[in-house]
Amino acid sequence: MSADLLLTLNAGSSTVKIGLFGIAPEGPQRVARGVIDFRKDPARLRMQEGPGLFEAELPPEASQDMQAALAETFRRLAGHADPERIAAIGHRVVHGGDGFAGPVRIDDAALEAIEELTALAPLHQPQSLRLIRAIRALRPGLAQFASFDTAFHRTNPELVRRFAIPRALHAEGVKRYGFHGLSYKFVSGELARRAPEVARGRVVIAHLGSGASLCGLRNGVSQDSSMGFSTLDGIPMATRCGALDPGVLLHLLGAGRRPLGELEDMLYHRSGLLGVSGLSADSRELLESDRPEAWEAIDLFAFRTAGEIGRLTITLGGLDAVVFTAGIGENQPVMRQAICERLGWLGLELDAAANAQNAERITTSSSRVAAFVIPTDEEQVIAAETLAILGMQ
Ligand SMILES: Nc1ncnc2c1ncn2[C@@H]1O[C@H](COP(=O)(O)OP(=O)(O)O)[C@@H](O)[C@H]1O
Ligand SMILES: CC(=O)OP(=O)(O)O
Ligand SMILES: [Mg+2]
Repeated sequence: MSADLLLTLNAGSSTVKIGLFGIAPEGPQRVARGVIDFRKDPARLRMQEGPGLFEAELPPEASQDMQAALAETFRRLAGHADPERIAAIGHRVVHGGDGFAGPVRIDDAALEAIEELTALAPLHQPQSLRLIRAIRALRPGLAQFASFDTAFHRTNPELVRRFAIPRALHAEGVKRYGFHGLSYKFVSGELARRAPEVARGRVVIAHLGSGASLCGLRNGVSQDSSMGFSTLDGIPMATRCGALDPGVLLHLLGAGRRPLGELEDMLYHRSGLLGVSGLSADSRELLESDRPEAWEAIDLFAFRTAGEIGRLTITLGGLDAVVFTAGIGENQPVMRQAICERLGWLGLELDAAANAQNAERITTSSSRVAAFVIPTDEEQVIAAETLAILGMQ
């Protein structure tokens, strides 16, 4: 039987998104998508293949044991596609540091280098490492590849990458990296296909999901991003704080007020929309709420996002278009409106009806700055990068 399929694994902090692609001369063709959700106990597997859908509770040990979760996933997939047909696995790895400028085949040296970056992405990197090791154990012969979130931002100028701290730290790697690069690569590619003249200009892409960041691009090339050294930086997120005065950390750590672990948990898991609202990390629930705290969280998210668009406009020397993507960016007209209303002075004029319908273009024809809604697909980029290394595309 020929190996004509490719599996992609996109490890988030609490879910693993699965993509199954056919290998075709014109590029990867998606045949199924799924998610392993570790927020549920026991963890759940959901797969969608065309119109068909199956949802399964994973065995209790899968919540703690990635190998058990993947073994069950492969077993369930077998009903749809013989696992022997899988030619390779492509992973999203959030942090590639300065070492990884593009996708790589994962050998022992690459695995070690990915592991060394764990401290820089404590929420994401360990999950990717668990996946890679579980597959090595389950299917030792299967080729594995890594696509990095940071690689897309390697084009950022040195000035953008530097913090105003002693230069020896910069040399040690304490610098701004930027994340969500696979999403930005996909969305900027789509913009170039749909509106090529706009894509050649100064564009801000707002990736607003559970994790959220923005990227400023000139002619499709990343110039700056709201996330810097870690995935905590930039705008507030579902449960992460976004940029914070470092004096707050000194205050909380000082005099042994808060242990480091508690602080880390607060900044990664108990802040952002959840922290400000005290109600939920899910923007849908907040937008349905009549509690003032819910709207305070929404207003703060919109205010900080618009502020970041302002900062990126300075980096880019002007602004031609804003593109909204990911869960909130693609599906929430109210949030987009709250952000866009703050951008009127830049010449952005929202088309309310188009915005309400999540249309592709949501600004009026006379708007000086255009705004678009373009769904992202990180797995498609992982699949394409994997095929490119395999020399199959
Ligand atoms: N279909 C939808 N309609 C409205 N809001 C959505 C929808 N899908 C996701 N969201 C919102 O997007 C956020 C999660 O973004 P998503 O990109 O799905 O997250 P993740 O980073 O986990 O992939 C949540 O705040 C959620 O409320
Ligand atoms: C980089 C990052 O924050 O990723 P995610 O949105 O998957 O949490
Ligand atoms: Mg995400």
